[in-house]
Amino acid sequence: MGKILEFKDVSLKRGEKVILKEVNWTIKSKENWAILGLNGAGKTTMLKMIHGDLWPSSGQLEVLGNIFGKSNISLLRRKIGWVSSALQDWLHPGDLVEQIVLSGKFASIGLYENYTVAEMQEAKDQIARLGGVNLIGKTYRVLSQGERQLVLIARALMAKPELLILDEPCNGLDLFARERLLSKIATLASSEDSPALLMVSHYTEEILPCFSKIMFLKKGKIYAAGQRETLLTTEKLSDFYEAPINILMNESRRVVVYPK
Ligand SMILES: Nc1ncnc2c1ncn2[C@@H]1O[C@H](COP(=O)(O)OP(=O)(O)OP(=O)(O)O)[C@@H](O)[C@H]1O
Repeated sequence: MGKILEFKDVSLKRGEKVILKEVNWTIKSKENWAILGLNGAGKTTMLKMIHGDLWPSSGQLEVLGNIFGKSNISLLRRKIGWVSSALQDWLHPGDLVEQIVLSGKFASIGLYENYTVAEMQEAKDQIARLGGVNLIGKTYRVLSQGERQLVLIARALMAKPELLILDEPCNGLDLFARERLLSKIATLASSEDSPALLMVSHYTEEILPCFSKIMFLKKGKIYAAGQRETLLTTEKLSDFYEAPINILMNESRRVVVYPK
């Protein structure tokens, strides 16, 4: 089985501060991972490294066959989709949904490239495939937070990425919008041509079974990494958080109760 990325003894320092410490981690093809970690654990730093925005101070990082320092980072970035609410600040709120989705094909903000009728149709098909056909023709400005996240996912998929990073995709969503978005993510994950998914979340209930692998990141170090079923337990999470939590579970979901 091929691999999507591999961290080998990767550390990142800023002055005296060690932000990531000797990280060893591999994502294999067809694996979907979720990362859990408290504020300041180093999650965003890891994502930025994967995207080539930050380089290791030591160790080696390979992403989609590219070893950092030895390959063209801008070509690599085109193979990585990135969905985060921070991206929303960069978009032009007056653009139409389909224009924003299409801009993902050109890795641009705003639609300045010449495009064909077929490419515009592809953008509309992409948002429709995610269940957002009703959004076509609307301006981004009027969309709800959940609809915006869906548009960002469709935009990222236009570049046919091999890896899709979902950075706290459910931020700011109400209960039902969150469920709708999660079910779209699960449908994407089950499709044949899905990219590998890497999601950061603060809430275990958002880690659906399609995220069969989980990493716990704590103070810049990997505390545990492995199967979802093994790690999302009361015992493992109490150790990780150093707090008396309890996990409620049904067939597919795990919810933390604190204090228990
Ligand atoms: N350029 C920098 N210089 C010094 N410290 C930094 C720098 N960038 C990040 N840090 C520190 O590294 C730690 C990890 O930050 P990071 O943003 O990766 O955490 P996070 O897990 O994404 O947190 P959150 O859940 O709050 O988004 C934090 O303590 C942060 O203050």
